[in-house]
Amino acid sequence: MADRESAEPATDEPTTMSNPEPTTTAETDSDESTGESAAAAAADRPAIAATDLSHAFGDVRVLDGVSLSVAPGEIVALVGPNGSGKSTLLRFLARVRAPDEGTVTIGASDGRARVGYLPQQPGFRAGFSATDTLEFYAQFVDDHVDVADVLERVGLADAADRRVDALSGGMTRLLGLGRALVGDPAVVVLDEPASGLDPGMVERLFDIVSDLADAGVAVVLSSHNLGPVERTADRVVVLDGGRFVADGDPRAVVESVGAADLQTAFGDLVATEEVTGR
Ligand SMILES: Nc1ncnc2c1ncn2[C@@H]1O[C@H](COP(=O)(O)OP(=O)(O)OP(=O)(O)O)[C@@H](O)[C@H]1O
Repeated sequence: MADRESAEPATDEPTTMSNPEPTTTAETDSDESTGESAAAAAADRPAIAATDLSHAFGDVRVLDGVSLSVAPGEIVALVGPNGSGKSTLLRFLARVRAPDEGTVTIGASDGRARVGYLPQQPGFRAGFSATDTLEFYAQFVDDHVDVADVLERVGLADAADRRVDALSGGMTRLLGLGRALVGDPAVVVLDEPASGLDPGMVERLFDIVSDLADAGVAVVLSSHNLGPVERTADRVVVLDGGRFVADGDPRAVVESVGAADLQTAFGDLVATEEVTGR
């Protein structure tokens, strides 16, 4: 790579960030406890917990006191109509932006307090290759990063030397996913990771998500691909009107409204049929 300094990304949205706050839950739970009970408390601790988040953009109230706790190895899919606040909530979880009210605590039991974030529109500095780009981000984590392995995991091994401005829209998203995985984060927050991917890559994307969860990573993603969501997610959270209108195992959510599948249940659960104009 010619100049790492100038390879700074066009986007202002970071992908991984250390937890700037102490994991207060752990400190409280382990107070005067034995090593065994401290370990048990750590095992029960969520990888990420958002409590009573509320937010408004001017007069538009987007979130109204929502709370979400995600365990290590759990896949939570956030679904909702366009404009319902999914991206806003995910930005708060990734802590690239703070809500008006509420808290987000990140605290993996093994101390890997890092969040990987794929924004809805990942941006990269033109002129650099996919490998150069991930090597740039790899500088910011302590551990060695095998960039070739990351590219392989996200299906971009053959595009390793291609300039980022020559990648297709779907490939750019996959590179954004790769960027989110740099540094082995404990939590990954993925905003519409399947958007723009062909059907084969959608399946691959959800396989990657399953593999991450199997490795103990907590995954929170938004998606309009309700088929793969229903097959892959441990929990589906439906956001509408600033609140969660459903939260549970995909089958339970579907059965709660007597629907045949998540796609049909979605139509029954959300009040809005057009882009939210709140
Ligand atoms: N920076 C901002 N300034 C003002 N309004 C905003 C801003 N970001 C989002 N909004 C508004 O907040 C609401 C929620 O937007 P958000 O992008 O979170 O929705 P979403 O559920 O992710 O939508 P989509 O499915 O279309 O991506 C929308 O009404 C949007 O116009």
